[in-house]
Amino acid sequence: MKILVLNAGSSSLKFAVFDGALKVLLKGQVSGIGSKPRLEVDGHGGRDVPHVTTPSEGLLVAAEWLADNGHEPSQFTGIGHRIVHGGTQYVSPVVVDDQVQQDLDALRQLAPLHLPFGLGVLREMRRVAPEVPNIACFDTAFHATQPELATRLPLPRSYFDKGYRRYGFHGLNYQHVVEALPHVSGKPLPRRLLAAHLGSGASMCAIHDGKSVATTMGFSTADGLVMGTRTGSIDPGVLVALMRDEHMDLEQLEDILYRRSGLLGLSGISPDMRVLLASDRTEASEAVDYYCYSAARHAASLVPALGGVDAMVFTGGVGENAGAVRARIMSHLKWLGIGPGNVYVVPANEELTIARGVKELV
Ligand SMILES: Nc1ncnc2c1ncn2[C@@H]1O[C@H](COP(=O)(O)OP(=O)(O)O)[C@@H](O)[C@H]1O
Ligand SMILES: CC(=O)OP(=O)(O)O
Ligand SMILES: [Mg+2]
Repeated sequence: MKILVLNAGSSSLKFAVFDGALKVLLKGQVSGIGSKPRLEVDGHGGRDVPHVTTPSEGLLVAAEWLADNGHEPSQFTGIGHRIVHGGTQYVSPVVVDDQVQQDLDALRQLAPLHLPFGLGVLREMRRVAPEVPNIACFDTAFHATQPELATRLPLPRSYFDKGYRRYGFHGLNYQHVVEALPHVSGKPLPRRLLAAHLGSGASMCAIHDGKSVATTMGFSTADGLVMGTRTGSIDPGVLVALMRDEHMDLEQLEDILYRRSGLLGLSGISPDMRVLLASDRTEASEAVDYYCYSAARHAASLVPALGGVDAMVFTGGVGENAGAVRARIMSHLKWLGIGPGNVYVVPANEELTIARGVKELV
């Protein structure tokens, strides 16, 4: 058995090959898409790929590398895909046929930075390897355990049935964190765990006995924490004012909320936490201050869902690598009384959760 996993993020296409025992045989990524695109494969170095401007183009580069290194698409037992949104219908991994692809295509607008690419990658792999099962694994699925109270939006009742509700994202990695943390800590999984996924996108999740009970991303991937280029939660009155007073149309609104705000907007310098931490400009440190302060406020918003917090775990590019950011967030949360021995780091690994989903279905 040989499984290919493709993870189309907002700024990267990550890929990995697993054997039947879920041992990783190779791992690589085309990252920095939109800024400085680079192909990197663990143990094989990297090279700039300046012509790549979308994750779909990243797939061509990745597929070429895989073919050159003896991994033709048709040889895989199954191909797993990260699909950010499964709507209300898809809450576990599914083998994709035309009907599934059509259902998922209808959700595109709910995750404009991700779904167009994730679904494009999926369609392309079904085209080049029609005989290989392609399996979609959903970021929303882990949050299907939330109590209904946590999924409501305070709109008129009829909107809930139309799908206007809180879903939650980054679930493929939260699932991995739940499985990996006991190995990292050497202790059983804490009953009341607050998990912070801080990457290009960012969210936090209240995890009770290994299950999601609340999370900061809701209906869309624009909710909750301040991110690289996304606002996170914002006063809805501001959106009304932007449309009325700044004459923004739908596209401009989507652009400012998803692509021009967050760390990039606050600093006017970069969405990349590495760049901001290394900069000596005031705008950079103000953006980092705001990021940490806002993350702590969102962490606190999840405490009622758990009735207290036993441990905290950080994951994602920022969460794993930026000790200064972790320390700043924790300093705003001292009053929670989480001892330093109960704050953990687990490297993100969406690919492993996806590979497990594929293995179960092929
Ligand atoms: N050493 C580091 N220090 C601070 N931030 C880092 C570091 N390494 C990566 N990052 C941040 O992680 C972000 C990417 O996170 P990642 O989880 O890989 O993103 P994605 O959501 O695309 O999967 C980058 O934008 C960068 O700001
Ligand atoms: C769901 C989401 O925001 O993903 P990412 O952090 O990869 O952009
Ligand atoms: Mg990610």
